[in-house]
Amino acid sequence: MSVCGAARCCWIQSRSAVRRILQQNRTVCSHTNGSAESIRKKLQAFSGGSIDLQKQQDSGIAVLTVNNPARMNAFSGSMMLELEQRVCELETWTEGKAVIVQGAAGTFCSGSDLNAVRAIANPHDGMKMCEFMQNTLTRLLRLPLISVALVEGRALGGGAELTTACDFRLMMSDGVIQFVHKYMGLVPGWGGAARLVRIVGSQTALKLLSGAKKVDPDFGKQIGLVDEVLHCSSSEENALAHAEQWLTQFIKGPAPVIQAVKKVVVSGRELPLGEALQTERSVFGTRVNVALTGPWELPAAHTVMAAGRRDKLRDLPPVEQSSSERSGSPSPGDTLPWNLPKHQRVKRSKSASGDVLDPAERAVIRIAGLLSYLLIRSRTRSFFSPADG
Ligand SMILES: CC[C@H](C(=O)O)C(=O)SCCNC(=O)CCNC(=O)[C@H](O)C(C)(C)COP(=O)(O)OP(=O)(O)OC[C@H]1O[C@@H](n2cnc3c(N)ncnc32)[C@H](O)[C@@H]1OP(=O)(O)O
Repeated sequence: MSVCGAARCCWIQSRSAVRRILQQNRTVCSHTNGSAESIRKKLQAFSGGSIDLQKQQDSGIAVLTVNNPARMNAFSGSMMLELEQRVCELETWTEGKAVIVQGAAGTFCSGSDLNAVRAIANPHDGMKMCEFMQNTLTRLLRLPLISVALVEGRALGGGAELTTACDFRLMMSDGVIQFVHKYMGLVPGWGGAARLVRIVGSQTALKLLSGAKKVDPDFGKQIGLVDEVLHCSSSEENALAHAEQWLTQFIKGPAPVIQAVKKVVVSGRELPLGEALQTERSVFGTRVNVALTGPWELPAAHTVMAAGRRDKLRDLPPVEQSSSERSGSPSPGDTLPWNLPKHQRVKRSKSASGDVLDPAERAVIRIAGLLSYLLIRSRTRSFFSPADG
């Protein structure tokens, strides 16, 4: 097979893989093939630190913390495996609405643990480690949750790539995102380049990668890499509280609705239009029965209006139902359209072409005729009557 034929073949395979993953309700939480198992064993050998997950059932917000402060929250091998397990847990969190990714001890993440990188010095294992992290970060980005990277302190190398695997980036005033890979003669390997291009565009991405430019809050807002700058004291609780506060504007309502919204956005972002529309229809189909029966999460104004309308209806004297309303058929002679049952309304609209006038229309014409007769008669009399005086 020619090179381009092979490339085309693997492009088709990767597209169908994307389609399969997006259309699956659940993602397989652990790879089963041999090569994935072998890289797992290698990663497990580099232990240290942890990936902590707290799920708040009441708010639907989870907090995922990269926790290795002795190494500026660098990812050891075991932390890469833990990240995969945490993402897997979040993929099946039915009450979930959002996830905030943060670093411990006032800094975000300084990428791969350089000791591990040096130890995995051969290209094959390096590529397998990258493939493992690419898969995990792709699943993080595809979670049916609104994801936010809370960048406090430094997000360097793989840490910068981790921020691009979230829907939004909130930065504290001391935050810095920097793709430092170039200094090590490397390029991003965890999918950060591909995602960065989609966030800021190819030209800005090229500048950030080739120049290893430091992205501070103002520059980040300017290029669209930072969605919000949080001005608060840098205590961890405070930063987290601000991030949760920022999220509330997007996560009001039942978790299934928020998850459905994220699903259709992910398919719109990743699938060809035809398939994205098909995903949208099928997700809509899962929601339509709820939409008809509620409960709805109406914004306050609507709720007040709806409540007000309910109160007004409740305060009205009970409406005497006519026999026709009780029986559902109009009373004799009652031809006002809003009182007619649907089948009669439809029939009536066929006669609206003027072939047949129904009693209501005949009554209106009679009254109009009488009025115009009376008007003409009064004008005629005054015209022929002798002038006053
Ligand atoms: C695809 C991902 C990509 C890859 O795998 O190819 C990578 O992510 S490669 C890693 C890219 N990251 C870096 O190059 C950052 C390296 N670290 C630093 O530049 C500095 O440590 C910094 C700026 C994060 C903090 O500097 P500061 O002076 O404030 O503190 P120290 O440098 O003294 O660091 C404290 C302590 O942490 C250890 N450390 C920091 N970063 C790493 C790391 N990435 N891997 C392992 N260890 C790290 C540092 O060695 C110090 O430990 P100590 O025992 O006190 O020497």
